[in-house]
Amino acid sequence: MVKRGGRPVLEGIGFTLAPGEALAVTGRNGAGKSTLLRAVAGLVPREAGRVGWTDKDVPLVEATHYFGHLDALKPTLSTADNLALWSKVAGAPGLPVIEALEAVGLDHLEDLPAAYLSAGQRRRVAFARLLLVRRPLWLLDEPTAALDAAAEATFGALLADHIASGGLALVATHRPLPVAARALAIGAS
Ligand SMILES: Nc1ncnc2c1ncn2[C@@H]1O[C@H](COP(=O)(O)OP(=O)(O)OP(=O)(O)O)[C@@H](O)[C@H]1O
Repeated sequence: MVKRGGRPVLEGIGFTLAPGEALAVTGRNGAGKSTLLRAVAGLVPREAGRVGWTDKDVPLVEATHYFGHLDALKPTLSTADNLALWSKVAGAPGLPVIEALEAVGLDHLEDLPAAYLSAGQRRRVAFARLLLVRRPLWLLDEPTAALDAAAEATFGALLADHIASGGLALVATHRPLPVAARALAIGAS
């Protein structure tokens, strides 16, 4: 059980997620989708219940990549420098910065200060982060918000690759996912 502002938001929710699986978390505005992802990530405390993680080699916190609503970009740093900084802080090497930018179609903007990126471009940078730092469990909160059709297709390809390589994804979304996924509906409709 998880409370927000002293009020119970999540109660009686249970699910499992296996390697190579995606789970779409659906529900009305305010149902608690973001709260669920944040609770799994350890960003909000649980009053009761548990999050199990069976990989003995890598603890859950190090296995998790949380993709939230905020893009966490330093406005005066270039797109590439933002990613380089983040890569250094987060560890777990994945693709080099320029390759991650290429994968999301932003390599032509590597020198642009992040302050000038559009909303959709900022989301694409957030996708690039998923590739810079390889982690098996993706917690994605409304990943397709502000995306055009091309970016949505790029996201679909990234998610499909992640799942195909044994990754796991828990995705809060109001839209159908671009990969085969089980659904977890939360909150009263
Ligand atoms: N810090 C907070 N303090 C008090 N209430 C909060 C806080 N954060 C979230 N809530 C409340 O918790 C409930 C669940 O919010 P949450 O953001 O998890 O919903 P959601 O399903 O992701 O919604 P949406 O589809 O609108 O993004 C909402 O009623 C929200 O107002």
